[in-house]
Amino acid sequence: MQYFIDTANLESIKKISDIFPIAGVTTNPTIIAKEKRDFKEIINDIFDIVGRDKIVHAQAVGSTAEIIVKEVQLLHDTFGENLYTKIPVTPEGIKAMKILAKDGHKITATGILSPQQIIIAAEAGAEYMAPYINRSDNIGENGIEIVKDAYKILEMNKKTDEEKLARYKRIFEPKILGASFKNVRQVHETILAGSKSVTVAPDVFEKLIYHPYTDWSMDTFNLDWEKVYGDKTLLDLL
Ligand SMILES: O=C(CO)[C@@H](O)[C@H](O)[C@H](O)[C@H](O)COP(=O)(O)O
Repeated sequence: MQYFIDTANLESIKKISDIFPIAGVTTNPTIIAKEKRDFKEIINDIFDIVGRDKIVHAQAVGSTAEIIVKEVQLLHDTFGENLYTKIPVTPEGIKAMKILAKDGHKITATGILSPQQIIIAAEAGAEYMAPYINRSDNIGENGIEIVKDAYKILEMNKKTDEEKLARYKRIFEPKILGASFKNVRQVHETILAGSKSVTVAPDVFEKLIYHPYTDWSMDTFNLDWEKVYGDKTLLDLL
């Protein structure tokens, strides 16, 4: 399972990555713009915090395939192998994905709100496809159903390693990266539907392990222990 942090805020990234086992960080133009700092510095700072072995996602902002392709090449040259470029599932975006996948670039398809967008992006060579679960739920659709339907189709169309190498110049499994969550239930159901990767904003991230009875249990253990052993820890007793 891969958990990404959906923010470019360095304090939040430090806090979450210090506690949780994370696979990396995802950003989008809105998330980056919130920081009001130099783009290159933001991405480098994020890598410095999480480590260059983790994955960082940054989104292409060009509106034509030609510009997107150049942006991706520059991002790759500037930040290296573990920078995945997010490309929207617009006609120009899909066109760019096809060109880039042939050169082995690492792509995450974004702006996804339907199963067909996932399938088309996977065929075009994206490794991760990021459906927006809460944005879908918000307009009365069903984000989880997008994930379920897409996985069914991806499963039926699995490619052999030879086919992948011929088409994308690299071997990878297409992965659904659940995104846009507003609560733990949405994250959990997305994972149950088959997603092996999710990206979660810091406020929801902290709630993934929160339970009032866990806190109550720890308080009770501590009180009972203190009555007999005071503030001693096992370091004092062993
Ligand atoms: O798509 C990715 C990661 O690939 C995310 O960064 C994605 O853009 C964000 O989760 C969403 O845009 C955030 O959505 P929302 O919380 O504003 O509804």
